[in-house]
Amino acid sequence: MHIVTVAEMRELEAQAEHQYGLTSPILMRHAGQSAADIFMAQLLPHHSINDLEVLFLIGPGNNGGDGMIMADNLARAGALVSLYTWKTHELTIRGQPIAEQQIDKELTSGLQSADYVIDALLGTGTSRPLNEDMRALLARVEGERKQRPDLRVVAIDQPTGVHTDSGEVDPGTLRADMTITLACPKIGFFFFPARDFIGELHVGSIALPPTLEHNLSTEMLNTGLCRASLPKRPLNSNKGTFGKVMLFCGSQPYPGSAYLAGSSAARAGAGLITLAVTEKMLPTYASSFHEATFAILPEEPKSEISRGQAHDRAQALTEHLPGYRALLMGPGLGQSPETRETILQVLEDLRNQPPNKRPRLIIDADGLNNLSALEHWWTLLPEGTVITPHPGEMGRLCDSLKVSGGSIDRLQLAREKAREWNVILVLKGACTLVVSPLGETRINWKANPALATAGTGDVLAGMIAGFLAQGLIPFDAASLGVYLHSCAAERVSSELGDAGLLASDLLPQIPRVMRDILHTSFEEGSDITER
Ligand SMILES: NC(=O)C1=CN([C@@H]2O[C@H](COP(=O)(O)OP(=O)(O)OC[C@H]3O[C@@H](n4cnc5c(N)ncnc54)[C@H](OP(=O)(O)O)[C@@H]3O)[C@@H](O)[C@H]2O)[C@@H](O)CC1
Ligand SMILES: [K+]
Repeated sequence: MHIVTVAEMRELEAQAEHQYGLTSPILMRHAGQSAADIFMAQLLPHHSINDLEVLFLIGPGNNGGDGMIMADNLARAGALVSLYTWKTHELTIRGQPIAEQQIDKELTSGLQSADYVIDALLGTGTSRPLNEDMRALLARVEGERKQRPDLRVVAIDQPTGVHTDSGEVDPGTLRADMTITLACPKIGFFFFPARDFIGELHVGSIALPPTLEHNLSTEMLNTGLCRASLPKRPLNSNKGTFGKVMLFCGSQPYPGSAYLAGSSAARAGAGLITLAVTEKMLPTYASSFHEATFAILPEEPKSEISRGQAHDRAQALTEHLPGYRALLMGPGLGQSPETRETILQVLEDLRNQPPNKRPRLIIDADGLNNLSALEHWWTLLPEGTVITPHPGEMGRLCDSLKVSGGSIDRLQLAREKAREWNVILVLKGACTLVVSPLGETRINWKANPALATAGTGDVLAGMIAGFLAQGLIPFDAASLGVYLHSCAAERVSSELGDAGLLASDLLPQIPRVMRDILHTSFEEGSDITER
């Protein structure tokens, strides 16, 4: 499912008319019908469309037009529909026009009895800040909702006041419980503050022929996309079928990282996991991770950094690599000069191997922190490397730039840097971005505060390594990792809530979300999300 800017949406509509004769009224008819269908399918269990009181706020453009068609559909299905037309200040209740002098009073009582308010005031044609009159109308709805939290607000195409290209919001914007966006999600929805105003996101169809979307390069991570790239599990398989992962992760102060990343690679379906560890650390891992195998590295020297010893460690690691399809470097490694030197040696060895012989590389956490201390570090990476910085790590990789966890400037930065660095860049944040060097972009909708806890990044890096080992191309492995990681978190937080998740709670959920994705039915046109 593509994500669009306003200009891209307009171009799609223009081409729909030009190439297929799908005029605006035709598209709008589909839009209103589809919004009504989604609305009815998503009614709360204790609601029935019969006698449901629905108040539509109708704006002056096509967004209002969508609302009118949706209203007509709901009325025919049995809902009790009222329409308030903002520009002309007209009100009809169940088809009956209300006399001018009664309108204010009737609007108040309509609001007080409404089960739902439908925001069809403004859509992608919003061209300026909301005027006071419209803000006042939205504030009346908000005032009613404060008194009556069960009043639900559904936005058509977008909540009025959201700037769909920038993710900014007007101060008068009314937070939606659900947004039924039309044709494609709009780019600003995935960035803050707008992300907080969307509620559950559903995507309605306006019957655009899919061929019109071939120029678009920004996609929403969803079940359909990820199902298509989930590795197949043929009956006639053995552990070699699903690839081996080597992890150069963990150190004495941070042993958990290697355990979490290795376990998640296994949970993502990789055939064999090997941890590259020193003899001293071996008992720690061997007692907690029974399924892993180990590559033993020479101890890190206590005192001065020695190139020779770093070389020995790197060599011990790379000698084990033939036959491995993925190498994860970084989580928990620490930032000693010796570790940095070892990483550089390993990178050099990888670059010297032919691309089809070397494992796919993913670098996370301290792997990135070590690199960020070096000039032009990206020239050291083999082709096709995946990097997974959080905003702090991204900032260090960009010469101490302040990188946002949520606002839209991170999108442009990620695209610029994925191209400049020639990497598959996973820029973590509330809505994580996955960007290829060519600028193809996938964005995760599923923000989840439960994931804001130590170790969840190690689990993500391990999952991506696990998918690389199963032969996925790096862009797909990174996308699948990001999406399934958030699905796993959703499963945990559906039980625990928003706080208290342990990174290790994610591990047993990973196979379950893969099973769900394969076996639950999914309609491309209507991706349902929880928040
Ligand atoms: N076109 C299609 O094929 C399809 C379109 N679809 C639907 O149409 C929507 C886009 O429609 P749209 O372009 O008519 O824009 P929309 O947001 O409804 O309103 C524009 C009007 O609002 C006015 N206005 C602007 N800002 C304002 C403000 N701050 N405060 C007050 N007024 C303001 C502006 O006035 P003006 O700037 O001209 O003075 C103009 O009159 C899209 O979101 C989707 O829902 C779908 O059905 C699919 C097919
Ligand atoms: K709207």
